[in-house]
Amino acid sequence: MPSSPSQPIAITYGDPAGVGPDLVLSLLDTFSDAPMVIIGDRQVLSERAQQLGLTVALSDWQPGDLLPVGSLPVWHTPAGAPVIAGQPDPATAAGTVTMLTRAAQGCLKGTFSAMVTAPVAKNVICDGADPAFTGHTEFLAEQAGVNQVVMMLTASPGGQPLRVALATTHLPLSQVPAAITPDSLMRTLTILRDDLISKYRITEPRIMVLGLNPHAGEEGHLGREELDVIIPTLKHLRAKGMQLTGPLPADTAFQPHLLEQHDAVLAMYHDQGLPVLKYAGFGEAINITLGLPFIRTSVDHGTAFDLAGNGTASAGSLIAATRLALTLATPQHNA
Ligand SMILES: NC(=O)c1ccc[n+]([C@@H]2O[C@H](COP(=O)([O-])OP(=O)(O)OC[C@H]3O[C@@H](n4cnc5c(N)ncnc54)[C@H](O)[C@@H]3O)[C@@H](O)[C@H]2O)c1
Ligand SMILES: N[C@H](C(=O)O)[C@H](O)COP(=O)(O)O
Repeated sequence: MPSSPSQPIAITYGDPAGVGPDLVLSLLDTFSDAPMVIIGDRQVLSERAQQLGLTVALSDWQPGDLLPVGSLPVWHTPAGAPVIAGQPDPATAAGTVTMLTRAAQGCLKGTFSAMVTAPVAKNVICDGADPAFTGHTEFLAEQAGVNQVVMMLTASPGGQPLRVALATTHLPLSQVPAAITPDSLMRTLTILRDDLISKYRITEPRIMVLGLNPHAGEEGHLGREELDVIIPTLKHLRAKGMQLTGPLPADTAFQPHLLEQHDAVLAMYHDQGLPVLKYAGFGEAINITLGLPFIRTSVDHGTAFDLAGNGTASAGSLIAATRLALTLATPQHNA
Protein backbone atom coordinates (compact mmCIF):
# COMPACT_ATOMS: atom_id res chain seq x y z
CA MET A 1 0.00 0.00 0.00
CA PRO A 2 1.47 3.48 -0.90
CA SER A 3 2.42 5.43 2.23
CA SER A 4 2.50 8.88 0.69
CA PRO A 5 0.48 10.83 -1.89
CA SER A 6 1.26 10.17 -5.54
CA GLN A 7 1.36 13.91 -6.27
CA PRO A 8 2.75 16.68 -4.05
CA ILE A 9 0.52 18.70 -1.80
CA ALA A 10 0.43 22.47 -2.35
CA ILE A 11 0.99 24.86 0.55
CA THR A 12 0.00 28.51 0.21
CA TYR A 13 1.61 30.93 2.65
CA GLY A 14 -1.36 33.33 2.53
CA ASP A 15 -0.86 37.02 3.24
CA PRO A 16 2.83 37.73 2.61
CA ALA A 17 2.96 40.21 5.51
CA GLY A 18 1.44 37.75 7.98
CA VAL A 19 2.87 34.77 9.83
CA GLY A 20 2.27 32.37 6.92
CA PRO A 21 5.76 32.75 5.38
CA ASP A 22 7.38 32.29 8.83
CA LEU A 23 5.46 29.08 9.40
CA VAL A 24 5.96 27.43 6.00
CA LEU A 25 9.70 27.98 6.35
CA SER A 26 9.63 25.65 9.36
CA LEU A 27 7.89 22.78 7.58
CA LEU A 28 11.05 21.03 6.39
CA ASP A 29 11.99 20.43 10.06
CA THR A 30 8.92 18.21 10.46
CA PHE A 31 8.29 16.94 6.94
CA SER A 32 11.73 16.55 5.40
CA ASP A 33 10.65 13.69 3.08
CA ALA A 34 7.05 14.65 2.33
CA PRO A 35 6.07 15.61 -1.22
CA MET A 36 5.09 19.27 -0.94
CA VAL A 37 5.40 22.51 -2.89
CA ILE A 38 5.12 26.03 -1.50
CA ILE A 39 3.20 28.49 -3.66
CA GLY A 40 4.33 32.06 -3.03
CA ASP A 41 6.96 34.67 -3.74
CA ARG A 42 10.47 33.29 -3.50
CA GLN A 43 11.95 36.64 -2.48
CA VAL A 44 9.43 37.04 0.34
CA LEU A 45 10.47 33.63 1.65
CA SER A 46 14.22 34.37 1.40
CA GLU A 47 13.84 37.75 3.09
CA ARG A 48 11.70 36.28 5.88
CA ALA A 49 14.19 33.46 6.43
CA GLN A 50 16.95 36.06 6.73
CA GLN A 51 14.85 38.16 9.13
CA LEU A 52 14.23 35.07 11.29
CA GLY A 53 17.86 33.97 11.12
CA LEU A 54 16.93 30.70 9.41
CA THR A 55 18.91 28.85 6.78
CA VAL A 56 16.39 27.23 4.46
CA ALA A 57 17.35 26.06 0.97
CA LEU A 58 14.68 27.07 -1.57
CA SER A 59 14.47 25.77 -5.14
CA ASP A 60 12.35 26.89 -8.05
CA TRP A 61 9.63 24.46 -9.05
CA GLN A 62 6.97 24.48 -11.75
CA PRO A 63 4.27 21.96 -12.62
CA GLY A 64 5.93 19.06 -14.44
CA ASP A 65 9.24 19.41 -12.54
CA LEU A 66 10.55 16.68 -10.27
CA LEU A 67 10.68 17.50 -6.58
CA PRO A 68 14.13 18.46 -5.28
CA VAL A 69 15.74 16.61 -2.38
CA GLY A 70 16.73 18.53 0.75
CA SER A 71 15.25 21.90 -0.23
CA LEU A 72 11.86 23.56 -0.18
CA PRO A 73 10.37 23.72 -3.69
CA VAL A 74 8.69 27.06 -4.42
CA TRP A 75 6.33 27.77 -7.31
CA HIS A 76 7.25 31.42 -7.59
CA THR A 77 4.13 33.57 -7.52
CA PRO A 78 5.04 37.27 -7.27
CA ALA A 79 3.61 39.20 -4.32
CA GLY A 80 3.17 42.24 -6.58
CA ALA A 81 4.71 44.79 -4.20
CA PRO A 82 7.53 44.98 -1.66
CA VAL A 83 6.53 43.15 1.52
CA ILE A 84 7.28 44.20 5.10
CA ALA A 85 6.41 41.65 7.76
CA GLY A 86 3.53 42.90 9.88
CA GLN A 87 2.44 45.59 7.40
CA PRO A 88 -0.41 44.31 5.22
CA ASP A 89 -0.73 45.95 1.82
CA PRO A 90 -3.69 45.63 -0.57
CA ALA A 91 -1.16 45.87 -3.44
CA THR A 92 -0.26 42.25 -2.65
CA ALA A 93 -3.87 41.02 -2.77
CA ALA A 94 -3.92 40.06 -6.45
CA GLY A 95 -0.77 37.96 -5.94
CA THR A 96 -2.43 36.21 -3.00
CA VAL A 97 -5.49 35.41 -5.11
CA THR A 98 -3.22 34.01 -7.86
CA MET A 99 -1.53 31.82 -5.24
CA LEU A 100 -4.89 30.36 -4.15
CA THR A 101 -6.05 29.95 -7.74
CA ARG A 102 -2.88 28.05 -8.69
CA ALA A 103 -3.32 25.71 -5.74
CA ALA A 104 -7.02 25.08 -6.38
CA GLN A 105 -6.66 24.62 -10.12
CA GLY A 106 -3.63 22.38 -9.55
CA CYS A 107 -5.75 20.19 -7.27
CA LEU A 108 -8.56 20.07 -9.84
CA LYS A 109 -6.12 19.09 -12.61
CA GLY A 110 -4.36 16.46 -10.50
CA THR A 111 -1.05 18.33 -10.30
CA PHE A 112 -1.50 18.44 -6.53
CA SER A 113 -3.10 15.81 -4.33
CA ALA A 114 -4.28 18.34 -1.71
CA MET A 115 -3.85 21.95 -0.64
CA VAL A 116 -2.99 23.41 2.74
CA THR A 117 -3.54 27.11 3.34
CA ALA A 118 -1.83 29.48 5.75
CA PRO A 119 -3.93 32.55 6.64
CA VAL A 120 -5.05 35.43 4.45
CA ALA A 121 -6.59 38.68 5.64
CA LYS A 122 -10.02 38.84 4.05
CA ASN A 123 -10.15 42.65 4.30
CA VAL A 124 -6.83 43.01 2.44
CA ILE A 125 -8.11 40.86 -0.44
CA CYS A 126 -11.41 42.78 -0.46
CA ASP A 127 -9.57 46.11 -0.57
CA GLY A 128 -6.97 45.11 -3.14
CA ALA A 129 -8.39 42.49 -5.46
CA ASP A 130 -11.90 41.16 -4.90
CA PRO A 131 -14.51 43.06 -2.86
CA ALA A 132 -16.66 39.91 -2.78
CA PHE A 133 -13.95 37.74 -1.15
CA THR A 134 -15.19 36.32 2.17
CA GLY A 135 -12.75 33.47 2.82
CA HIS A 136 -10.86 30.49 1.36
CA THR A 137 -13.88 28.26 1.94
CA GLU A 138 -16.22 30.22 -0.31
CA PHE A 139 -13.45 31.02 -2.83
CA LEU A 140 -12.56 27.35 -3.23
CA ALA A 141 -16.22 26.35 -3.65
CA GLU A 142 -16.40 28.83 -6.51
CA GLN A 143 -13.15 27.59 -8.06
CA ALA A 144 -14.48 24.05 -7.93
CA GLY A 145 -17.93 25.00 -9.23
CA VAL A 146 -19.82 23.54 -6.27
CA ASN A 147 -22.70 25.43 -4.73
CA GLN A 148 -22.18 24.32 -1.17
CA VAL A 149 -19.28 23.24 1.00
CA VAL A 150 -18.97 22.88 4.77
CA MET A 151 -16.37 24.40 7.07
CA MET A 152 -15.34 22.09 9.87
CA LEU A 153 -12.69 22.68 12.54
CA THR A 154 -11.26 19.78 14.49
CA ALA A 155 -9.17 19.49 17.63
CA SER A 156 -8.29 16.76 20.09
CA PRO A 157 -8.36 18.28 23.57
CA GLY A 158 -7.14 15.61 26.00
CA GLY A 159 -6.99 13.13 23.12
CA GLN A 160 -10.77 13.27 22.60
CA PRO A 161 -11.72 14.29 19.02
CA LEU A 162 -13.86 17.42 18.82
CA ARG A 163 -15.28 18.27 15.37
CA VAL A 164 -17.33 21.41 14.90
CA ALA A 165 -18.94 22.08 11.53
CA LEU A 166 -20.83 25.23 10.56
CA ALA A 167 -24.19 25.64 8.84
CA THR A 168 -23.18 29.17 7.73
CA THR A 169 -19.70 30.64 7.35
CA HIS A 170 -18.53 34.22 6.75
CA LEU A 171 -21.56 36.47 6.68
CA PRO A 172 -22.95 39.21 8.90
CA LEU A 173 -24.88 37.89 11.90
CA SER A 174 -27.99 39.72 10.69
CA GLN A 175 -28.03 37.52 7.55
CA VAL A 176 -27.64 34.19 9.35
CA PRO A 177 -31.32 33.29 9.96
CA ALA A 178 -32.29 33.74 6.30
CA ALA A 179 -29.29 31.70 5.16
CA ILE A 180 -30.46 28.63 7.08
CA THR A 181 -33.10 27.08 4.85
CA PRO A 182 -34.34 23.48 4.68
CA ASP A 183 -32.35 23.02 1.46
CA SER A 184 -29.08 24.50 2.74
CA LEU A 185 -29.34 22.60 6.02
CA MET A 186 -30.08 19.36 4.23
CA ARG A 187 -27.08 19.83 1.91
CA THR A 188 -24.82 20.76 4.83
CA LEU A 189 -25.80 17.72 6.88
CA THR A 190 -25.47 15.42 3.89
CA ILE A 191 -21.98 16.73 3.05
CA LEU A 192 -20.97 16.45 6.72
CA ARG A 193 -22.26 12.88 7.01
CA ASP A 194 -20.67 11.82 3.69
CA ASP A 195 -17.25 13.31 4.51
CA LEU A 196 -17.22 11.86 8.02
CA ILE A 197 -17.63 8.50 6.32
CA SER A 198 -15.17 9.01 3.45
CA LYS A 199 -12.47 11.09 5.14
CA TYR A 200 -12.69 9.99 8.78
CA ARG A 201 -13.83 6.38 8.20
CA ILE A 202 -16.77 6.72 10.61
CA THR A 203 -19.29 4.16 9.42
CA GLU A 204 -22.47 5.69 10.83
CA PRO A 205 -21.75 9.26 11.87
CA ARG A 206 -23.71 10.62 14.83
CA ILE A 207 -24.22 14.36 14.46
CA MET A 208 -25.36 16.76 17.16
CA VAL A 209 -27.21 19.77 15.73
CA LEU A 210 -27.41 23.03 17.68
CA GLY A 211 -30.37 25.37 17.72
CA LEU A 212 -30.04 28.91 16.40
CA ASN A 213 -31.81 30.78 19.18
CA PRO A 214 -31.23 30.85 22.94
CA HIS A 215 -32.49 27.58 24.46
CA ALA A 216 -33.13 26.29 20.95
CA GLY A 217 -36.01 28.72 20.60
CA GLU A 218 -37.85 27.80 23.83
CA GLU A 219 -40.74 26.18 21.92
CA GLY A 220 -41.06 29.19 19.63
CA HIS A 221 -41.09 31.83 22.38
CA LEU A 222 -37.49 32.88 21.65
CA GLY A 223 -37.44 32.48 17.88
CA ARG A 224 -39.13 30.24 15.32
CA GLU A 225 -36.21 28.92 13.20
CA GLU A 226 -36.07 25.67 15.16
CA LEU A 227 -39.81 24.97 14.68
CA ASP A 228 -40.02 26.19 11.10
CA VAL A 229 -36.73 24.99 9.59
CA ILE A 230 -34.41 22.93 11.79
CA ILE A 231 -36.79 20.41 13.39
CA PRO A 232 -38.64 19.52 10.13
CA THR A 233 -35.31 19.14 8.28
CA LEU A 234 -33.88 16.85 10.93
CA LYS A 235 -37.09 14.81 10.90
CA HIS A 236 -36.84 14.44 7.12
CA LEU A 237 -33.19 13.35 7.26
CA ARG A 238 -33.76 10.95 10.18
CA ALA A 239 -36.41 9.24 8.07
CA LYS A 240 -33.65 8.66 5.51
CA GLY A 241 -31.46 7.00 8.12
CA MET A 242 -29.21 9.80 9.36
CA GLN A 243 -28.29 9.76 13.04
CA LEU A 244 -29.09 13.27 14.24
CA THR A 245 -29.63 14.67 17.71
CA GLY A 246 -31.17 18.08 18.32
CA PRO A 247 -31.66 20.86 17.88
CA LEU A 248 -29.98 21.22 21.27
CA PRO A 249 -29.48 24.50 23.14
CA ALA A 250 -25.95 25.60 22.22
CA ASP A 251 -25.02 26.79 25.70
CA THR A 252 -25.22 23.33 27.26
CA ALA A 253 -24.42 21.13 24.26
CA PHE A 254 -20.63 21.10 24.65
CA GLN A 255 -20.49 18.73 27.62
CA PRO A 256 -18.17 15.73 27.68
CA HIS A 257 -20.93 13.12 28.01
CA LEU A 258 -22.82 14.54 25.02
CA LEU A 259 -19.69 14.99 22.91
CA GLU A 260 -18.66 11.39 23.59
CA GLN A 261 -21.96 10.24 22.07
CA HIS A 262 -21.43 12.19 18.83
CA ASP A 263 -18.85 12.32 16.04
CA ALA A 264 -19.45 15.96 15.14
CA VAL A 265 -21.39 19.03 16.20
CA LEU A 266 -23.15 21.22 13.65
CA ALA A 267 -23.28 24.84 14.84
CA MET A 268 -25.58 27.28 13.09
CA TYR A 269 -23.04 30.08 12.73
CA HIS A 270 -19.33 30.90 12.98
CA ASP A 271 -19.18 32.40 16.47
CA GLN A 272 -21.55 29.85 17.97
CA GLY A 273 -19.22 26.93 17.33
CA LEU A 274 -15.69 28.22 16.78
CA PRO A 275 -15.05 29.93 20.15
CA VAL A 276 -15.66 26.61 21.89
CA LEU A 277 -13.38 24.72 19.49
CA LYS A 278 -10.63 27.34 19.66
CA TYR A 279 -10.84 27.58 23.45
CA ALA A 280 -10.34 23.83 23.56
CA GLY A 281 -7.61 23.55 20.94
CA PHE A 282 -6.27 26.86 19.55
CA GLY A 283 -2.82 26.40 18.10
CA GLU A 284 -3.26 22.72 17.28
CA ALA A 285 -6.66 22.69 15.57
CA ILE A 286 -7.33 22.16 11.85
CA ASN A 287 -9.82 23.75 9.49
CA ILE A 288 -11.00 21.43 6.73
CA THR A 289 -13.35 22.18 3.87
CA LEU A 290 -15.83 19.36 3.30
CA GLY A 291 -17.72 18.85 0.05
CA LEU A 292 -14.92 19.95 -2.31
CA PRO A 293 -13.75 17.60 -5.09
CA PHE A 294 -10.26 17.83 -3.55
CA ILE A 295 -8.66 17.90 -0.11
CA ARG A 296 -8.13 21.27 1.54
CA THR A 297 -6.96 21.79 5.10
CA SER A 298 -5.90 24.96 6.89
CA VAL A 299 -4.76 26.52 10.11
CA ASP A 300 -7.00 27.54 13.00
CA HIS A 301 -5.54 31.04 13.31
CA GLY A 302 -5.34 34.27 11.34
CA THR A 303 -2.54 36.34 9.88
CA ALA A 304 -1.24 37.47 13.32
CA PHE A 305 0.45 40.57 11.87
CA ASP A 306 1.66 41.31 15.42
CA LEU A 307 3.90 38.24 15.30
CA ALA A 308 5.04 38.17 11.66
CA GLY A 309 8.81 38.12 11.31
CA ASN A 310 9.58 37.93 15.03
CA GLY A 311 9.88 34.16 15.33
CA THR A 312 7.31 33.62 18.09
CA ALA A 313 4.36 32.29 16.06
CA SER A 314 3.51 28.66 16.70
CA ALA A 315 3.55 26.31 13.71
CA GLY A 316 1.44 23.70 15.56
CA SER A 317 -1.73 24.22 13.57
CA LEU A 318 0.03 24.36 10.19
CA ILE A 319 1.89 21.16 11.05
CA ALA A 320 -1.38 19.46 12.07
CA ALA A 321 -3.13 20.69 8.89
CA THR A 322 -0.24 19.49 6.72
CA ARG A 323 -0.14 16.11 8.43
CA LEU A 324 -3.87 15.64 7.87
CA ALA A 325 -3.63 16.66 4.20
CA LEU A 326 -0.78 14.19 3.65
CA THR A 327 -2.77 11.45 5.36
CA LEU A 328 -6.01 12.11 3.47
CA ALA A 329 -4.14 12.30 0.17
CA THR A 330 -2.58 8.90 0.74
CA PRO A 331 -4.66 6.09 -0.77
CA GLN A 332 -6.27 3.72 1.77
CA HIS A 333 -5.55 6.16 4.57
CA ASN A 334 -7.05 5.82 8.01
CA ALA A 335 -7.31 9.40 9.36
N1 LIG B 1 -7.31 30.57 7.67
C1 LIG B 1 -7.39 31.88 7.47
O1 LIG B 1 -7.12 32.38 6.38
C2 LIG B 1 -7.79 32.78 8.62
C3 LIG B 1 -8.26 32.27 9.83
C4 LIG B 1 -8.65 33.16 10.83
C5 LIG B 1 -8.53 34.53 10.63
N2 LIG B 1 -8.05 34.97 9.43
C6 LIG B 1 -7.83 36.40 9.17
O2 LIG B 1 -6.72 36.83 9.95
C7 LIG B 1 -6.85 38.24 10.20
C8 LIG B 1 -6.52 38.51 11.65
O3 LIG B 1 -7.51 37.88 12.46
P1 LIG B 1 -7.52 37.88 14.03
O4 LIG B 1 -6.67 38.99 14.57
O5 LIG B 1 -8.94 37.78 14.45
O6 LIG B 1 -6.91 36.47 14.44
P2 LIG B 1 -5.42 35.96 14.57
O7 LIG B 1 -5.53 34.48 14.69
O8 LIG B 1 -4.55 36.48 13.49
O9 LIG B 1 -4.89 36.55 15.95
C9 LIG B 1 -5.59 36.32 17.17
C10 LIG B 1 -4.55 36.18 18.30
O10 LIG B 1 -3.91 34.92 18.20
C11 LIG B 1 -2.49 35.11 18.09
N3 LIG B 1 -1.99 34.12 17.11
C12 LIG B 1 -2.48 33.92 15.86
N4 LIG B 1 -1.76 32.99 15.24
C13 LIG B 1 -0.82 32.57 16.10
C14 LIG B 1 0.23 31.60 16.03
N5 LIG B 1 0.45 30.89 14.92
N6 LIG B 1 1.02 31.44 17.11
C15 LIG B 1 0.82 32.17 18.23
N7 LIG B 1 -0.17 33.10 18.36
C16 LIG B 1 -0.97 33.29 17.30
C17 LIG B 1 -2.30 36.54 17.60
O11 LIG B 1 -1.03 37.05 17.94
C18 LIG B 1 -3.46 37.25 18.26
O12 LIG B 1 -3.12 37.56 19.59
C19 LIG B 1 -8.28 38.61 9.79
O13 LIG B 1 -8.20 39.37 8.60
C20 LIG B 1 -8.97 37.29 9.54
O14 LIG B 1 -9.89 37.33 8.48
C21 LIG B 1 -7.67 34.14 8.43
N1 LIG C 1 -13.41 30.85 9.90
C1 LIG C 1 -12.03 30.50 9.96
C2 LIG C 1 -11.53 30.60 11.37
O1 LIG C 1 -12.10 31.35 12.14
O2 LIG C 1 -10.52 29.99 11.67
C3 LIG C 1 -11.21 31.44 9.13
O3 LIG C 1 -11.81 32.68 9.01
C4 LIG C 1 -10.71 30.90 7.86
O4 LIG C 1 -11.71 30.65 6.96
P1 LIG C 1 -11.31 30.23 5.50
O5 LIG C 1 -10.60 28.92 5.63
O6 LIG C 1 -12.60 30.12 4.79
O7 LIG C 1 -10.46 31.31 4.98
